[in-house]
Amino acid sequence: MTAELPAPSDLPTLTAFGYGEAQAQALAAARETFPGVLPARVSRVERNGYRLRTEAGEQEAVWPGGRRHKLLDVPVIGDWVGYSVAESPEGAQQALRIEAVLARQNTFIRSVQKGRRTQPQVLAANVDTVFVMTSPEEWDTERLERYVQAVQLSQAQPVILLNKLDLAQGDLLERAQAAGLDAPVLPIAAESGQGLDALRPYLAAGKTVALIGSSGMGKSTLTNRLLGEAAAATGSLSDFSGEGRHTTTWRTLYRLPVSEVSGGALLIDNPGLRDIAVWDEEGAAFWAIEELAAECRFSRCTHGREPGCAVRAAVLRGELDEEMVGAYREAQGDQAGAGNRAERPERPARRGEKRSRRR
Ligand SMILES: Nc1nc2c(ncn2[C@@H]2O[C@H](COP(=O)(O)OP(=O)(O)OP(=O)(O)O)[C@@H](O)[C@H]2O)c(=O)[nH]1
Ligand SMILES: [Zn+2]
Repeated sequence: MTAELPAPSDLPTLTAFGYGEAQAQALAAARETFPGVLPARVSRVERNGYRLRTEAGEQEAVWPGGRRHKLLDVPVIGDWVGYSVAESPEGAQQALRIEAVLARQNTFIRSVQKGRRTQPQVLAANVDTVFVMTSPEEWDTERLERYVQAVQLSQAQPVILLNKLDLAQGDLLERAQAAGLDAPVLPIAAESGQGLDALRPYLAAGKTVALIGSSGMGKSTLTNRLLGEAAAATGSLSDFSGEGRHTTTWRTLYRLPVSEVSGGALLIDNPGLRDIAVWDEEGAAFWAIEELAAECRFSRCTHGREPGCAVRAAVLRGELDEEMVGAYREAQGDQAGAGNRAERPERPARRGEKRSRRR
């Protein structure tokens, strides 16, 4: 590959991982700051690094971070990034270096409690559909409503999978369909494979899905089935980002090879994403702030008293909650300085420090 801006049609591998016009545009924008960076998708997040799906295959990469000024632009699973190839100190080996996170289509953010403070943490990005898994024993309309709302807030499409169809009793299926949830309800049995055809529209080539739901709903069973069936159909496990069999250790983006059910979709597996209870308004507001921050006059705007601050302007227009901005600035101040990983040890709280707003 050259440093010319590649067209999606010249990137068949990446296209299979969801690369399209939007990503090409985002890459062009990133190149204004980081000339010549190449596109890749984060397919694995590990403790000390990343794996990227590049046009040339899966490769390890590092993210130097540090000069970042945005709170949420740590690369996460599902992200598209612009990378460069750097010589390692020994000169021989080449290491990929993530230079920029390309503009995201959407983001899943949760608030994490750090000591007495709340901080947003991005869990995944660029997810088209979120399958919310439940089962007959666990059916809870109100809870599912909250899930649906949270997924919609993150600008992905929610689809409810009513798993363990074989255990459904009485008129549960009818009641579930009639519950008035703002999402399709698909009855399936992950164990036997019954009903999985209905997943097909969401599992088209290049589409990204994520599975959430509380423990025991059958997320692993479904994941294994999608991976396993695909493996049986193609006779090959080589296309997986992982070891073939599904084990939840890292945040991983699997490519589901073509099967009866999947047209070659991408499946994000992230243990942290499974517990939806943590997504909230605050996360969404933080995201909105970062989007707006791109329009601030100064790239390192702290959204305090700087002239030309798009975030303050939005507050004045009544479009953003002032308290949210306060909480954001507080969290940002917290992360400024050295280091870049989420695992960074927490700085002890200063005396008189205000707590983040919590509902
Ligand atoms: N009867 C029935 N049981 C199922 C079905 N699918 C999964 N199970 C069972 O449900 C249990 C939980 O399934 P898992 O796939 O481990 O659930 P999970 O959502 O991944 O759970 P965590 O890993 O704890 O988050 C297992 O004993 C499965 O065998 C189904 O279609 N019917
Ligand atoms: Zn600003």
